[in-house]
Amino acid sequence: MVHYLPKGCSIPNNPTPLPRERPNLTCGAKNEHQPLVFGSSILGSESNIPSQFIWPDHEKPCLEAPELVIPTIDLGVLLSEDSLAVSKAAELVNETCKKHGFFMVVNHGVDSELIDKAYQFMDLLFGLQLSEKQKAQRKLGESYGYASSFVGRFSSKLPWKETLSFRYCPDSPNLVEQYFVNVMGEDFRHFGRLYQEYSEAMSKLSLGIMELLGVSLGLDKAYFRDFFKGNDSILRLNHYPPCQKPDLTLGTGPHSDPTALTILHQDQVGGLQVLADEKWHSVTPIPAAFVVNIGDTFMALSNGIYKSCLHRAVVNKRTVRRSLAFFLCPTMDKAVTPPAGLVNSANPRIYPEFTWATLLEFTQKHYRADMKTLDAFSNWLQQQE
Ligand SMILES: C=C1C[C@]23C[C@H]1CC[C@H]2[C@]1(C)CCC[C@@](C)(C(=O)O)[C@H]1[C@@H]3C(=O)O
Ligand SMILES: O=C(O)CCC(=O)C(=O)O
Ligand SMILES: [Fe+2]
Repeated sequence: MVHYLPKGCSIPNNPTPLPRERPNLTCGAKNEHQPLVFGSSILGSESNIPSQFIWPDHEKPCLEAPELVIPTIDLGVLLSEDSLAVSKAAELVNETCKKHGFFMVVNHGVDSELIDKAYQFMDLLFGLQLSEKQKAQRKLGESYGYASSFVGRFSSKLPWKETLSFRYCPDSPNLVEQYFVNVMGEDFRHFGRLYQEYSEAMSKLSLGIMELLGVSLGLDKAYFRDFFKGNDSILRLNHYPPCQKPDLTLGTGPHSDPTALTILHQDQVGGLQVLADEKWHSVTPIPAAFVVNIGDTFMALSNGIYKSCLHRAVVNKRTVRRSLAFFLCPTMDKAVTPPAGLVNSANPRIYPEFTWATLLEFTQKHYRADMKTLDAFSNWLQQQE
C-alpha cells in the first residue's frame, strides 16, 4: 500500500502494527522518523489512508445513522416576560439533558453574517501552506494552537481533521486578537478581531443558556450564570478534509466533552453523530441553529443529573466539512462542586470536587478524552491523594 505524504515525512518501512490503545495516553510515540503530519490537500485525495488513521472495527463509523430528533429551544423566551414560555422551555431542557444532553437553540441573537465570516476566515486559515499553519503549532500539553491529525500526541486512531483552537476570556478583551498577531503576524489581526467577536457572542449566548439550565434544575436563574460570568473558554475551528475511505476513519473520535457546555455550529455537510439509546444517530445541520451539549464539567456541577454524552464526527468522500465549537469552561481555579440543592439522600454526591485546571491538564497530559473521562479522572484524583 503506497502512502503519499509531504516531503520530509515518512512512515516506517515496516509500519509497526497499531499498538493497542494504551488506556491513558502519555504522549504519542515519537518514532525516529519525522512525525506524521498531513496537509488536507494531500490526504484529501489519497485512496489509501495511513494505518494510524484507521480505527478499530468496533469504533468504525456507520455512515448511514438514523437522525436524532432533539428539541429546539427558542431563546427568545429568555427576553420575554412570559414565565409560562420559560418554564416550558426549561421542562424541554430538563427532559433532554437527563437523557443525552443535546438540544438546539434558535432565535439566539447571533448575527448570521458573523457566522458566515467565521467560516470564510476558517477556509482561508486552513487553506494556508502547512508551514504557515505550523506557526501556530500546538505544543504538547497545551490546548491552544494548530493541530494536524494530532500526530506526535497520539500513536493510533488519529482523527481525520485539522484544528485551530484558542483561548477566550471575557475579562481579556483583546486576547484572541493578540493571539493571532503573536503567532501568525500583523496580517492576521483582522482574523483575531473576527474570532474575538465570535467568541464574545458565544460567551453571551452560553450565559443565557446557563440561566435556562439553572431554572430547569429548580435553581435561581442567576446561579450558573454567575458561576460562568468569568470563564476561561476555548474556541475550536474543526476542518475535516474529504477522505477516500470514510468508513475506516473518524474526524473526531467518540468522546464526551470534558468542558462545561459546548455551542457548536456545523456547516451544511453533516457529520455530527450522538450515541443515544445505545445507537449512533446523526444530527442534521440547521444553519440558523446552534447545537448545544452538556459537557463533563456541567455533568459534575449537576451532580450527575444532566448527562454529558458520547458524540463523534464522521467524514465523507465528497467534500470538506467544517464546524465551530465553543467550549465554555469555568475559570481555572474555581471549585467545581454541585449546589447544595442538587445533593440529597436521593441524589448523593457522585464526583469529587475538582478544578477545571486539573481536568484540563488530565485531558492534555494524561488521558485522551473519550467516553469514560470523568470516571477515569475521578480515579486519577484519588491516586494523586
Ligand atoms: C478541553 C478539550 C479537549 C478537546 C477539545 C476540548 C473539548 C473536547 C476535547 C476533544 C475534542 C475530545 C475528543 C478527543 C480530542 C483529543 C480531539 O479529538 O480533539 C479532544 C480535544 C483535545 O484534547 O484537544
Ligand atoms: O465537528 C463536530 O461536529 C463535533 C466536534 C466535537 O465534538 C468537538 O470538537 O468536541
Ligand atoms: Fe465534542
